[in-house]
Amino acid sequence: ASGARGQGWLRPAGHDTGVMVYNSLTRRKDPLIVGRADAASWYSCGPTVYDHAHLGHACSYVRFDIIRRILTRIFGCNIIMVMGITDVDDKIIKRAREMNVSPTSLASLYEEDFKQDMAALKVLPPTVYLRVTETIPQIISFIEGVIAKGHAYPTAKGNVYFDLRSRGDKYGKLVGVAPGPVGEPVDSDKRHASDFALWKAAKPQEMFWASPWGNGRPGWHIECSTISSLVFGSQLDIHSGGIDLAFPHHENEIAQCEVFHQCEQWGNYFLHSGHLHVKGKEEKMSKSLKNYITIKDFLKTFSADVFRLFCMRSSYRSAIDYSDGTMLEAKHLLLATAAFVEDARAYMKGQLVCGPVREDVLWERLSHTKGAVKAALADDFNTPGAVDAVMDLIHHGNRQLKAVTKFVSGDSSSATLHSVVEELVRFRLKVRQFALATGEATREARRQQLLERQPLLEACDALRRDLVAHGISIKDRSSTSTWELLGQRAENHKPGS
Ligand SMILES: Nc1ncnc2c1ncn2[C@@H]1O[C@H](COP(=O)(O)OP(=O)(O)OP(=O)(O)O)[C@@H](O)[C@H]1O
Ligand SMILES: [Zn+2]
Repeated sequence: ASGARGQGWLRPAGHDTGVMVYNSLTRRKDPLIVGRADAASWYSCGPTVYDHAHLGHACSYVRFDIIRRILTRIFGCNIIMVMGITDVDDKIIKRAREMNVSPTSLASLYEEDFKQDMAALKVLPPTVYLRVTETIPQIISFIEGVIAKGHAYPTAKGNVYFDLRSRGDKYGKLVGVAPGPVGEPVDSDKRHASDFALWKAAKPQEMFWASPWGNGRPGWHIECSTISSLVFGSQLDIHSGGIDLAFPHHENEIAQCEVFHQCEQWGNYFLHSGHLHVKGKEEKMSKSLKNYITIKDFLKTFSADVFRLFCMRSSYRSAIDYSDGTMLEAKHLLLATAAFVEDARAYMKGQLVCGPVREDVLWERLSHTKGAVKAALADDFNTPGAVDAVMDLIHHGNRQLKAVTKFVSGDSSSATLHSVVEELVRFRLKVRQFALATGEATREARRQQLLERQPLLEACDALRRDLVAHGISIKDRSSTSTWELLGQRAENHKPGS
């Protein structure tokens, strides 16, 4: 079949974000233009909640969370994100039966579980979550609309199907091919083998809702079309999901929405994330293949930040391999970044002794890095490019800071010594505050207390004097104490000396 892929994509009117984005509708990078910068619309297909989420799901949602944050923070685009939750579906019904619980309680259990996992991975929640079971009346009227426009038909058995042939060569915007017949049971009541269900008549013992076509439940694709249209109407800036959703799911969503809204182009940009594979395997990580690692198990060993950096080190579109090795690499990069930040802080506070620092060179590098990061991200959210630019900056920073990298006294590791001094100053502060506390009611009682605690104050002063000999200067301020290294300070802060 011919298909409509990439034909006549309509460049949207609105705000140009300055980002070039790979659009599955055109199979090329298009300028990302959203309806309005203060409320760009983004629909994300949510999970089918019948089991714990695994790292494959994590990968897709984290990558899109990173893109959402980039658009918001770097390109000043405020995003309204809607996510549909599939809480009624064959898999849910099957699993609920196996576990001998109601499909509703199973779904709400795993929905909560999904939300907790996302929070643990620092994925921002969508602006709006909508469950299929909360939108049944709207789904029914959406289906009525599609029937009224002549693109769907109810059957005697109480099913409703989308009439694919009525769409002609407009079907296939994403994949470019109209689907061949899929292995259908012989008793199918479809007119054409590739027609897909909008409404499924209830089977015995299944949950159902009353509808003009009898008792039943919605098909899968219609839920996303309805939920998106419910919030955003007939226009959508961005639609996202894993690459496995492009066909048939997104293709069918497009067909439904464009006939319902009678429009040429409902969604302007379709973004698809690549799959997470288990290293060396062809298949994606998947529940049905039982080759998955749950998010909870993963987080027992590694942090959310490690996973997020792991995700950033590849383009969101590419397939990635999971392995402990690649996770450890991400972990080490994260540690190297933290160590640099720590050293840079110590340097600024005058607690790090190093050779002369060419601050002018670092400023120059910093501004270069900012430009490089933004340019990389504007190119289809090239996060590995942005990470490289930042690591490059850190490399140069380290070369300067690590020149001597020693605290004034001794050979101990600078970080440890720094922490020890910090602890000591903190302890001294507590003692001093106790000595100076004036909780007593009468003047005389306060005087008496100060007198009793006088030796503690003297000990604090003695410690301060003694530490000067070790090159550490403590300053007592009204409610706190600070410290710095003597001698090296002036030299440290002299730029370019
Ligand atoms: N291995 C994977 N890598 C990347 N994304 C994935 C992976 N598995 C699922 N996804 C994505 O996660 C999102 C939620 O998918 P959904 O709840 O439909 O999972 P699923 O297809 O039932 O999972 P499974 O394949 O494990 O049964 C979708 O966008 C899907 O594309
Ligand atoms: Zn969807």
